[in-house]
Amino acid sequence: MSERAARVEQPDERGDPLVVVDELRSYYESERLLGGKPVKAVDGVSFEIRRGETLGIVGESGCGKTTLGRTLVRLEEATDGTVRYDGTDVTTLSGTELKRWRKNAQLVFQDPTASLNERQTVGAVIREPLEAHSWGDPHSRRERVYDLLELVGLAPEHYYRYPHQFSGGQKQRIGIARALALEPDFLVLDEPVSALDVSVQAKILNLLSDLQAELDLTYLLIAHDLSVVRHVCDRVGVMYLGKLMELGPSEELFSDPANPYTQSLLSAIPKPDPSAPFQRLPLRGTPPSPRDPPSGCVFSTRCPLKIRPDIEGNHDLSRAQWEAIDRFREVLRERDLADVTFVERLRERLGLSTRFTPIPTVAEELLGDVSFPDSVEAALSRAVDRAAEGEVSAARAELADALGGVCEREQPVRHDVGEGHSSRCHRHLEAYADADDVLEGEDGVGGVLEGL
Ligand SMILES: Nc1ncnc2c1ncn2[C@@H]1O[C@H](COP(=O)(O)OP(=O)(O)OP(=O)(O)O)[C@@H](O)[C@H]1O
Repeated sequence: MSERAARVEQPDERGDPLVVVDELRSYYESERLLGGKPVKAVDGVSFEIRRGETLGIVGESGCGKTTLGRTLVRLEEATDGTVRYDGTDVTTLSGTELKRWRKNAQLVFQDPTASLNERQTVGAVIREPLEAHSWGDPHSRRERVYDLLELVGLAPEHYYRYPHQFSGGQKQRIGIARALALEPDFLVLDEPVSALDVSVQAKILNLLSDLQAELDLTYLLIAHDLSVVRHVCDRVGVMYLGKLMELGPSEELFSDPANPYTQSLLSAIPKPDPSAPFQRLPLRGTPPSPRDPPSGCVFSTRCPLKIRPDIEGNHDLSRAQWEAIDRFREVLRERDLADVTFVERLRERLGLSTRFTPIPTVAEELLGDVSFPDSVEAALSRAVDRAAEGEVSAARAELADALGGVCEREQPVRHDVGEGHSSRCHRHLEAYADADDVLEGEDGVGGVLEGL
């Protein structure tokens, strides 16, 4: 949480990497009932955190922020990839080595009330990690707890009180004291202020900033409140569906976001910076399931700047027409994932009522008022027919073949878009620099494309 101005002027004084994350994956296995597909909570994420810096991680609910933080401190097991801490890959540590390493990396939880044992005194709560690691003798542990209470702005008499006697902000101070007990170098702060009143949030953020300077701490700060991240973090990573879409210096990322997802996320802030050079982009709908992420770019199903395929008829389509098609494809996607029983499929085939709106009705509502070039119309009606027969996956494949472009086919690689600033988007490729023809001039989107 150092001063940004100072950082920009003296880039060489930034610390060496303390945590280096390479192609990290963290999946949750599913029950067979749910199709057996794992939830890809973190899916190939790479970045580093320098000593003494605060790296922010933002993204919508469910994008994998908490899983990433928990995997970094080994509260979740990595499925693949490495997390190097001071040069050691900690994903493979076990036994005493793991226990010894755990002291270095701690987590501060979002909800201080839920994370504190109400039956223990504050002293016992903070002492717990010291006891678990056989730190010192009982006397020195007690002394250490008194020191920690003072460090986080609490008083010695709080030692024998119970968590319920404290306000939310004080409880978070207790949580921070506990996290600091074993003198870690690295803290994952998982939404540390989002459960607190706004007036208390600044105090806790100031405390964390002071502690960072005093104890030379390195932070990963997970937050959904973008203004917190902007003011507190040195660099920011933007996550979407388990992937890091953009990573860059805070101020640059907020004032000049390179990735359409970041732009959409910032556009969704009620009061965006009016002087921001980028255009507002709509952030429609909700993210798809991480159990079945889209092929190609994970943001492709919602991206307002999706590159359209260069095939006959497509160039005549307006943005509104593409949006109608996208909405219809989204319904097919959801229907494909829904738990449709055999009986429901049969009823659907026979034209009987089910708990789902029949696909032809959906198609009529979403596409009926829109006219399309012949080739597009033909692809759509083939897909409607197949979906109406219960072959939703085949209908989806049909439309992907006919109307999907590079964003649906290929995962974008990481592009450097500035110093220490990277973004994953096909739009950064020369080959797609002119791919804006279907969008240009509508809703100011052409202006955004120029900035990419
Ligand atoms: N223990 C678990 N078992 C199965 N799936 C899980 C588990 N924990 C999280 N998930 C799923 O993993 C995905 C990522 O969740 P995660 O909590 O990491 O996201 P998040 O960005 O922190 O969300 P939020 O801001 O809502 O906390 C979500 O789809 C979530 O439902």
